Amino acid sequence: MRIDVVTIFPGYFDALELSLMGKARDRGLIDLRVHDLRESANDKHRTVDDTPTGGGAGMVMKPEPWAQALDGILADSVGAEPGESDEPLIIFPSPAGEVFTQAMARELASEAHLVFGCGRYEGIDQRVFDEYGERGRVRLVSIGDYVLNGGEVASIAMIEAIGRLLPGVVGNPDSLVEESHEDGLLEYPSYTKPAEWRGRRVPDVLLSGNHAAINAWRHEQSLERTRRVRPDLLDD
Ligand SMILES: N#Cc1c(-c2ccc3ccn(Cc4ccc(CN5CCOCC5)cc4)c3c2)n[nH]c1N
Repeated sequence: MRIDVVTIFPGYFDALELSLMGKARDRGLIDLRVHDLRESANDKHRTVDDTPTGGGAGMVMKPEPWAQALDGILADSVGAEPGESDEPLIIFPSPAGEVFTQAMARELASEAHLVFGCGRYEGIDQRVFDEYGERGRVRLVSIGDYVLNGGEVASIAMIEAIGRLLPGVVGNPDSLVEESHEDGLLEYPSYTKPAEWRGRRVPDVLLSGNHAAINAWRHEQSLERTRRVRPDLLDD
């Protein structure tokens, strides 16, 4: 999978050189390209923002630098014919976006090319979303009902959630199945050695070697934890 990121803070994405994401890049499973939006701003001061038309607090990101950056990426995308299924999907993190879920991560993991447009300030001029929404595929996505300062942290979260689902990225693909949200439930509690620690014993069933009983206990634990912490996940 090719992933392009456009941001005024490229340094945020150094985090994706670490751990599993870094190994996936080294092995060619993920081709991550980070673009500094300011390099697409042609004035002397590399201006990417301006005051909001109609008034209001803060600044809004200008459309021209975004168009130059996105046009460059789309032109460079293999087989990027507008509307074709392999045309890149452009994701703009946004407080006003559809909420990112594990189901969306699975859906996006099948894409050949994703582009993340990281806004800052009060956001990006609406005409960027309109322009690229008419020319191709655009989704505004939020990682949750809280306010961040920009799209970088959200993009890193989504890239990790999507990247770890790609074949070969996670060592044991079985571990992807028994995770929270993968089957609609929260994951069961996990234990390791020692069998007793500060007087706290691992549940006896986990030491029994009876795998049917262990699986049943784990499923019941998932249900109980989901009922207690996230009853909304059990709504039909
Ligand atoms: N994904 C995700 C996000 C983001 C996110 C994503 C992208 C950008 C780009 C700029 N920002 C800052 C910003 C914050 C708040 C607002 C709303 N305004 C409404 C009018 O009153 C002022 C405030 C706008 C822009 C971003 C935040 N926040 N939370 C998520 N889950």
